[in-house]
Amino acid sequence: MTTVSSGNRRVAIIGGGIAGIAAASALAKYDFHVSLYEARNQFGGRAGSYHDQSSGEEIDNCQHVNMACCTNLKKLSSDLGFQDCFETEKQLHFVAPDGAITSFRESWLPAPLHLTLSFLRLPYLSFREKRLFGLAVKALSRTPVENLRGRHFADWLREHKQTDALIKRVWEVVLVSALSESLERIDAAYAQKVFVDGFLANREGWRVEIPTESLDDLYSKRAAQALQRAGVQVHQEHRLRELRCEENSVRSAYFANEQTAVADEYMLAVPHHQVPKLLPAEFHQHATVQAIQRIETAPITSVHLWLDRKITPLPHAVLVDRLSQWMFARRADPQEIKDGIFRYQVVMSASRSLSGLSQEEVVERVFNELAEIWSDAADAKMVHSRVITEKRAVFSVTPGIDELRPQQQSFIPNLQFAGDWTQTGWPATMEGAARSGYLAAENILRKHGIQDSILEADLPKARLSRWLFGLKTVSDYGQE
Ligand SMILES: Cc1cc2nc3c(=O)[nH]c(=O)nc-3n(C[C@H](O)[C@H](O)[C@H](O)COP(=O)(O)OP(=O)(O)OC[C@H]3O[C@@H](n4cnc5c(N)ncnc54)[C@H](O)[C@@H]3O)c2cc1C
Repeated sequence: MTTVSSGNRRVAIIGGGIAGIAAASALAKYDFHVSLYEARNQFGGRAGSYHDQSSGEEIDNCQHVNMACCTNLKKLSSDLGFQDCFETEKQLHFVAPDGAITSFRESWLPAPLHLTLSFLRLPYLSFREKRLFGLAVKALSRTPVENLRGRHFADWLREHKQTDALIKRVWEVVLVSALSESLERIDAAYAQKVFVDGFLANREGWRVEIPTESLDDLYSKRAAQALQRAGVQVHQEHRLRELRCEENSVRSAYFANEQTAVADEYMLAVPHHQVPKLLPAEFHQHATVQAIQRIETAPITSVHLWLDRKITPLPHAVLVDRLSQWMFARRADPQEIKDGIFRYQVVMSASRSLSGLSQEEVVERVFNELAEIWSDAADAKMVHSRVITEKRAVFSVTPGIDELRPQQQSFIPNLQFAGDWTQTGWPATMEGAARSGYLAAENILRKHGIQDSILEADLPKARLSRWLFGLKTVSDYGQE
């Protein structure tokens, strides 16, 4: 690691989500004077928890999971000291439309064939459909990304003769939860990314990692402690009102509590829809700001259920061709053992179809689906329920999205943008957020003559995957 000389190295990062935390953690290693300002009284942003008054419990706004291909999120967890707070699921349990459960796991075959045997065993697809799917995956991964960017993925699927059953039971199941968007609205380049990075490039990429502690414990409490230990000044309840600029340079950050921060470098790590109002009016017509305003969003709904019995021994289930997409059993904790209440969470991404329903109706529909699958659920008494819909959960990976996402280096020389919505090549994920923070931090290092790379490399691409699917060893973002 290179040490920078003193002077000109005060950095003010605004927004304490994963992007801001990643940037702060990276820069603190280089002796920058880093201050992190967060509007709320907790860090973590969208990866956060709520206090549920009825149960008196902290519950995550939504179960957050990541795949093992998320190398930068892993690096961040390790830097913050909680890399051990995740369980890796080496098999996924799929519930077919008729309720039959199939476990999906790796075989001894090398990538990209490691999941083929499990796929061939799926009972709810015909052999012809499995073949059609295999051909489509091959075509998708071999198509140069430039030929996919800007295309509607639903059109691509129809061109590649995918049946309604395949679309509903495979493509939707994987992509709607990975990209949090409906197939009709997905840019084909992002569908390719999910399949290549998650399922084809490396045999570990697809493994799902689930936190064993609440999001608040990880990305707020533990993150704040680790950053403070590293010398970062952390400030909660500091809502930025505006950045004040002179001569095309940010001079100060002015907060709603009337405090002002002065730094040499500034980073806006807030959600994209907050950005325009925090910039001086003179920049509102700038092409980048106009583009940011055209980025669309998608909702995610999670239904939290407190039941009087265990409904399944499975820790999670992927529900195929139903309203409910994923079911997670909350990890056993002392509280659960004491009160005999079992906690489940059902997640529905791109949940626009629920907008006309009351919370009671959403709970009823979800609960009925669980009861159709598990007889113990049908007999269970619901002690409590809570529905949380994040209306702007993620930015939508609509066709053409890459033209709207800005680089981390903004049009103001001493201002970086960070956040999952900036140019990272990744969809709206914690991994994308961590990458954006690291890329923004790298830009600041470069200005100080430090060429170190902060971004973690992708998982290596298996030899057979490169040969069969023409995968490059170097990604579009230049990493091995
Ligand atoms: C319901 C839901 C489920 C999800 N599930 C997953 C999942 O399973 N896996 C996955 O990888 N990703 C998931 N995501 C996406 C993931 O949470 C986000 O991509 C990631 O957390 C974004 O981090 P960020 O730092 O870019 O932005 P944010 O988390 O939005 O952080 C921005 C921060 O800026 C703060 N802020 C805003 N305005 C100001 C201001 N004026 N002054 C100071 N601070 C301000 C906010 O309070 C916030 O803390 C999910 C998101 C949601 C909402």
